[in-house]
Amino acid sequence: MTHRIRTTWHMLVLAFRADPRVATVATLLVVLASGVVAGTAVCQRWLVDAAGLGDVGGVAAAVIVGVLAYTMSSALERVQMNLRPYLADLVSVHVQHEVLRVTAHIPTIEHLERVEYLDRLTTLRRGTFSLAALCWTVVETLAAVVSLGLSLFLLAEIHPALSLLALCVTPVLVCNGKGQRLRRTAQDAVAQTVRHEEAMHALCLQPESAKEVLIAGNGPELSHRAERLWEQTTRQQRIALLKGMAWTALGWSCFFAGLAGALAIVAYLAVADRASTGDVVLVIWLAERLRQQVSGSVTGAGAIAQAGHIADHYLWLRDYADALPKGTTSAPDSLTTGISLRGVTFSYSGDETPCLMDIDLDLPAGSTVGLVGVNGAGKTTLVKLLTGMHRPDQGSIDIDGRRLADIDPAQWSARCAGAFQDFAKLQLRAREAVGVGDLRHIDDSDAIESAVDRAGARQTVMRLPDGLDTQLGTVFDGTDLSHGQWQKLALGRAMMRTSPLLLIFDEPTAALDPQAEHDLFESFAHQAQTARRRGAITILVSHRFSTVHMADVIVVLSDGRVAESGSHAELLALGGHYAELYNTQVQAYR
Ligand SMILES: Nc1ncnc2c1ncn2[C@@H]1O[C@H](COP(=O)(O)OP(=O)(O)OP(=O)(O)O)[C@@H](O)[C@H]1O
Repeated sequence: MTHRIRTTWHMLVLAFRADPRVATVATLLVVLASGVVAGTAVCQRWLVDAAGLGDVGGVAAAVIVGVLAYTMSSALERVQMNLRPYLADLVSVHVQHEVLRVTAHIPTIEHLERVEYLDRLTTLRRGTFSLAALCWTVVETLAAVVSLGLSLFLLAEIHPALSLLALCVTPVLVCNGKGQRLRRTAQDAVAQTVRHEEAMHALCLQPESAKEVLIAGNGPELSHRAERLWEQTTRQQRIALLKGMAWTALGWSCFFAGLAGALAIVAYLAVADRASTGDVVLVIWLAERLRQQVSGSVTGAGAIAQAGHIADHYLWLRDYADALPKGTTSAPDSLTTGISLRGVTFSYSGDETPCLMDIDLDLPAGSTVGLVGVNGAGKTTLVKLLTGMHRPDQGSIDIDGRRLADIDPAQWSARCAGAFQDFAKLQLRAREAVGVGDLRHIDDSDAIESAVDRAGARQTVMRLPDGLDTQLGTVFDGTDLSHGQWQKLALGRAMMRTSPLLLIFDEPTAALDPQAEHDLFESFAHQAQTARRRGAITILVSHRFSTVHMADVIVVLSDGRVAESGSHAELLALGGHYAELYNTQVQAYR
């Protein structure tokens, strides 16, 4: 409960931060509106009773005050209806920024590969608006409850038995709560199906996958599958909705029975001359208002519970980010001994078999390390562990004698740079697509130009209509590039950091032509020489032995274990796994 109060408070703070004036006005209006309903009801009784007594002054005063109260109530309702979505929109944008910021600051990527996290993120993304509206829902619900209390007080004044109507509100709340819970459970249950359905749609709509989809002619099948998933989602939600509606109807039936009883009581009192005509009018008018007030309170309570549910996911995300070890040791500025791994074992979440087992490795400072192995051997996973994106389940990784687990993750990732096989195609201006590799130098043209040169991307940039100022990608009406050209810019991004201690190239040349690959490796070799002085380690992951053979140390991974390691000559002489792979490739090129 306290965490929901914390979230409600946080949303209120966000609303006041987003637009303090409008937030203040909205709060005042809600408070005012809560008293206006009772005021209007009292005026009606006053009017009827004054008319009955022939009190002209009383009638005139009741009409004036009543009209004012009614006009005020309608006006407040209108203003609130406009202000609330406006504020909720503002807060919603703030919440989305927060979610992005928190997600972007998590230094590991484990959460992005976990179903539980992705499901929570889907539910959170779909429910941001109700979360943003939470504080107003709370304030308005409180106002509706106060208003309801005033109405019940007026009824009790006529006869104490009428206050029993308050009891009839309970079944509405209980049944509505039950209905809401059913809907929320269904919402969580479909989160994964929703993601699945979105992924199917994306396959048909995104240019990267559209080619394959088109040529295989599987678009209609994918769309059919997406439809089936959508039907599955809506069916589950529809069933929950219908069950929820049945519960709600049951609750309201109890309330209406109570309301009918109240009207019967006041009619009996009027006949027995124990209630005035004004009292009868007041009860009739309040009967309708009570329905609205109860409905307002119940809807509000439901919205609060719904937003509270979304808030649970939101707080989970924040707590998850906070709970990650921050690291108390600073990252070194240079390496003198290197990186060593001892007994490193790692499995992906949910996998029973470890993907890396008992890895003992020494990567000497200033060396170039080649990482080879068949598909699925664990090369990329090892890279993820070295860069701190994942943490080993067992064993340790030491960076120049400092435990990687103790090093501030942000500092270590600032000492790493890399280009990966699944590189991002950033549809920005070319200078930004390269410059974001080191945000400190994103406006530094010299740094960007130099990175472009070192990545062998000069020709690519020269062909762009506005050079580095060209907008890339078709999404924003820019220039599209070939896959290899995109990869060259991704390499440029990796080159933005000029003094990394760990430089990763995970199959960086897969999309490049032979000349580009040759030029690039000459450039890598030159940079590795320069980097050697500060002990930087360059890791080349590749299936092309023409690339790897120049590395100082070659590590061969097989089934998640280190099968062999040594120089090219040593491994060939060993006649083992590496020699076999190398000879097979050499023969294939003959
Ligand atoms: N995010 C993930 N979640 C679960 N399992 C994964 C994940 N990423 C990789 N794996 C599994 O871990 C094993 C090693 O994958 P990894 O990507 O490290 O291999 P690799 O040697 O880099 O392969 P390739 O040469 O094909 O790039 C594979 O069996 C793969 O299925």
